[in-house]
Parts: sequence; structure tokens; C-alpha cells
Amino acid sequence: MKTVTGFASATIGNVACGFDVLGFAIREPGDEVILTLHDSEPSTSPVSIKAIHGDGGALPKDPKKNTSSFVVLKFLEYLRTHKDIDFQGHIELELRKNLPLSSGMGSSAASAAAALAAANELLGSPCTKMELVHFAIEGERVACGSAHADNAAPAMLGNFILIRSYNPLDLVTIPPPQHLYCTLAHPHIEVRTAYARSVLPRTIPLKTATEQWGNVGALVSGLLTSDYELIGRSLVDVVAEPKRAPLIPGFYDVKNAALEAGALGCSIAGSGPSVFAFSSSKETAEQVGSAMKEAFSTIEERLDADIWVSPVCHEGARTL
Ligand SMILES: Nc1ncnc2c1ncn2[C@@H]1O[C@H](COP(=O)(O)OP(=O)(O)O)[C@@H](O)[C@H]1O
Ligand SMILES: N[C@@H](CCOP(=O)(O)O)C(=O)O
Repeated sequence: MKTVTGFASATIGNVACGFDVLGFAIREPGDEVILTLHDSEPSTSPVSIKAIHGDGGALPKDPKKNTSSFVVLKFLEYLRTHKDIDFQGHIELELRKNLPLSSGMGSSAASAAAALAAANELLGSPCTKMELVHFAIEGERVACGSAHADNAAPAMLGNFILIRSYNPLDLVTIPPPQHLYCTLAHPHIEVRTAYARSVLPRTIPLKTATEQWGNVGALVSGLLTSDYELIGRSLVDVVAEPKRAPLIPGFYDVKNAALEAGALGCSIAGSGPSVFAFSSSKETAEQVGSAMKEAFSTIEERLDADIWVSPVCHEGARTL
């Protein structure tokens, strides 16, 4: 019997203008997945879920429906078809769900990436992280019906990840500027990613697209050259933010509070309801966090919000 624990942290998809093509990882919080390898072959599935902690009973225990176990099944299938490794044992999975569900913090992707880091080590590291990313992305289809990569890829690889192409998958790693800090505010409500995607337009006017890709290009340039002012000017989303802002009570109050407290820029984290801001120092990022929390608490709905301040995580999913 062998046991390995995997960890993967929260990620923020889109980064304002990069809908489905840009995301980054923060250092914490994150999900933990404990895998135990048994020699005996199971009667039904090679992977079973023994326990899930911290989800209030909300997550599926069917191995094909939970992202953490689903991606391990995909990984085992890949080992058989591409590496000539025919796994005969049984993997028991325990999930410590530390990330809030449907939060805009890449919760489903964190479970998947943590499980893959553990499974790979458990079986002697037959795959590279770049191979594992493919399975983590497939896990997102199980979670919300869309295999978007802007959470799964940074959860697995760390840093900022730009998805240049989905087919074939072409990922570009962008290391963060040294003094860049993220403030993440999670108000205590849920917004399902599948729903937040359904409110988006199927087509956008050329003028809107032009504005959006100008900002994506400039944001990437700002990150690569540590041009904090340019990063701030480029955190503009004219595609998803206007449609999703109504799903987050007080979004514009929170955004204005963050900017007034000195943030470089502020937008919706992933599909919301969390809101993120960038700052060029830890001190400012902490002040921004207090301002965002205060703003959520003074709107009509009086929402409580958790705040995290973190640099971008370089490491991605790992074993503990
Ligand atoms: N391990 C998991 N963690 C989070 N959600 C999961 C997991 N496995 C399956 N799901 C399903 O994914 C959906 C939540 O996904 P989504 O709305 O994208 O939330 P998030 O933004 O937190 O990833 C829920 O229907 C949930 O049941
Ligand atoms: N690009 C996706 C990101 C969803 O992130 P999540 O953390 O809310 O799952 C989208 O905008 O739909």
C-alpha cells in the first residue's frame, strides 16, 4: 500500500480581457487529494472515492462525475493507450476540498490538478506536467460542460498561462513580474460557471473584439516587461465583464473601492462571483483587500467576503 498527497492552488481565469485564453495561479488556498494504491483489482472502477471533506456533501462521489477522480481515470486510460502501462490495481481517493465551490477560483480545476500530481507520482512519474494538463482540462468539461483551460493549465503548471491555441493545445508560460500581488475577494454566494457562460453573447462586434485583443496583447507585454502601469491600463474586459457583473451584487462598488485603494486594475475572477485586483506591492494589495471587503459588506445585500493576498505561484500542482 502506498499513499501520495497532491496539492493544487486556486487559479484566476480570464485575467479581465483574456476570456478562456489567460489565467494564473496564486499560492493559496488550494485543494488536497490523497491517493492510496492497493494491489487488488476492484470489481467496478479502478478509482473510487473514499471520502470528501469540506464540501458540505455537495460534490459527487461517482468517480466519473468528480473532477478529481475523472482525471485519474483519463490518466490511466492514457497510460494504457500511449505508454503501454496496463494498470491492474485500485486507487482510493480522498479529497480535502478547501476551495469554495462555484467561486470563480478554479475550484474544479484545483481538485483535478492535485489528483493528477498525486497519481503521476504514485505510478512512478510516467508523464510530464505538460501531458497531465490535457487530462486536467478534460476535467473542466465534467464540471461545467466546457473544456476551458485557463484554470486547469495554471493549476497544473503555475505562473500565468496563455492558451495560444486549443487545437492543437499550445500553452505559453508567462512568468510574473517580481512585485505583482493579487488580491482576491470571495463573497459568500455561488455562481455556477455553466450559468455564467450561458449569459455571454455568441458573437461580438468587430469593434469590441478589436478593443479586447488590444488589451490582451498589451497585458502580456506589460507582464513580460514588468510595466505595472501598462498592466493596469490593460485590465479591461469589454466582452464578459459587462454581462456577468449583474450576477455579482455590488461588483462596480467593489471594483471602484479597489481602484481607489491603489489597485492597478480590477475585474471578475474567472466567471465570478470572486473579484480580483492587481497591485505593485504587498502593502497596497492588503489595503485593497480591506477596501474590497468593506465595499461588499456595505452594499444592500451586505455580503461577507474572504480575502486572500498572494503573489503569483510559480510552481503549479505538486505533491506534499
Ligand atoms: N472536485 C470538484 N470540485 C469542484 N466542483 C466539482 C468537483 N467535481 C465535480 N464538480 C462539479 O463542478 C461544478 C462546479 O464547477 P464550477 O461551477 O465550474 O465551479 P468552480 O468555478 O468552483 O470550478 C459542480 O456542479 C460540481 O458538482
Ligand atoms: N474562462 C472561464 C473561467 C471560469 O473560471 P471559474 O473559476 O469560474 O470556473 C469562464 O470565464 O467561463
